[in-house]
Amino acid sequence: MATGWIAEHFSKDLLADPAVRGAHDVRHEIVAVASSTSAERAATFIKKIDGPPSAAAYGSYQELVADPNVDIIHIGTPHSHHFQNAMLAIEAGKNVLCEKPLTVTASQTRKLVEAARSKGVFFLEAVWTRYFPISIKVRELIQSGAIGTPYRTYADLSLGKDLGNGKIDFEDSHRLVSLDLAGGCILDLGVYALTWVFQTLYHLQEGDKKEAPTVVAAVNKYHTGADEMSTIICQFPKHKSMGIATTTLRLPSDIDGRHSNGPSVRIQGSKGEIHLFGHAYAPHEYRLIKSDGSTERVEYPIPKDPKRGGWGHGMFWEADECVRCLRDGRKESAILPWAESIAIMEVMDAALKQGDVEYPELITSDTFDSNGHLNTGRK
Ligand SMILES: NC(=O)C1=CN([C@@H]2O[C@H](COP(=O)(O)OP(=O)(O)OC[C@H]3O[C@@H](n4cnc5c(N)ncnc54)[C@H](OP(=O)(O)O)[C@@H]3O)[C@@H](O)[C@H]2O)C=CC1
Ligand SMILES: O=C1OC[C@@H](O)[C@H](O)[C@H]1O
Repeated sequence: MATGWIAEHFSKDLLADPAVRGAHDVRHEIVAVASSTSAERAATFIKKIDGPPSAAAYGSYQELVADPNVDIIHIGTPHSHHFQNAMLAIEAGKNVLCEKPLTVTASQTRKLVEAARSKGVFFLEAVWTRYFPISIKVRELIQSGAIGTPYRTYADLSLGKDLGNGKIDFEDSHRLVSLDLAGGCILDLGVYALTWVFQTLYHLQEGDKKEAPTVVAAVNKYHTGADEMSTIICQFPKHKSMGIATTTLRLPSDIDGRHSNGPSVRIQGSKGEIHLFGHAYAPHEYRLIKSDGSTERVEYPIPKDPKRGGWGHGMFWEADECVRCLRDGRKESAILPWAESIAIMEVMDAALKQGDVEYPELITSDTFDSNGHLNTGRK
């Protein structure tokens, strides 16, 4: 669903040969593409990604959700649209992989989870980092006690440029800064920094009842009203731990474009630390530094498919997780359970509230409107 940047990158990953990444139990097929703009745009998209000519090209999201050949829908619209578009698909009985951030508000996420549960469909947030082999390895390292008890995680994801005149390098109408499209760094980028805080300090907590954090946030707003620089402290008092998630659209995480300035994620435990290098959304190397002085450095390049022009972006791992869940009849992924997506949205809700960021009612409403223009498009 949708034909923008993420739809293109995700779809090309779907078409990469799973064997190249050592996945021999999955197969992906693009059977339909929908554009809210026009069927021509969907058809052009299929050609652009070198997709199968047999794929249906729809000029509306409604046609896509009604297609009986479709098993699961990837939603690649702006965040402003996620709640309405995901509900459209779930109400039609479709399984859904929805781009990050799952919604604009926690209440919308809760509604989608309730709907997925009552319709008996699979539902997952496409925060691709979670499903990377390097993320799995880091979680395993922590679980195996490699750094002792994890007490503090710093994570940053920042992208952007200061233009020197008070402005940053995005047009005011760009989805990253437009309030109408749920712009701002917390929802778009902060979700990745929080992903690291959550997968290290929350996800691995023992027991079913996990301790949700209390939240203290500092937020600088851009002249559009969206947040341009935010720091979110997540406090887990029972676990004596804290996560510090930082994000901005005014500076990049890697000032020289090569991450020479250090790790984007630092996980500190009682017996060691893990540092991750590369953007927090797709780190490519970890370094394990133990209190006994030993160190380990491991690289995780993203596999590229030579038969698809050397393509490979790292989004195929989340797609593989979807297929395995569907095959095994699981409605939610153990890698990112519904309750955790809700807990992360609650942190972002709290931070946005503390920062006084207010989005329009149309995109914060948790009332489903199948005929509203978020579903019918901008023709
Ligand atoms: N996982 C990741 O790494 C990334 C995730 N994302 C997420 O994906 C989502 C989309 O981002 P991105 O692909 O960069 O955005 P784009 O603007 O490139 O694409 C969004 C698409 O959504 C559809 N759309 C429907 N209504 C609107 C509207 N009012 N304004 C703009 N587009 C509309 C359009 O497709 P059509 O006309 O065909 O319906 C459009 O091409 C965001 O939620 C973002 O957070 C983005 C980048 C990377
Ligand atoms: O998810 C994302 O990751 C990559 C960024 O370029 C993009 O803005 C963001 O949406």
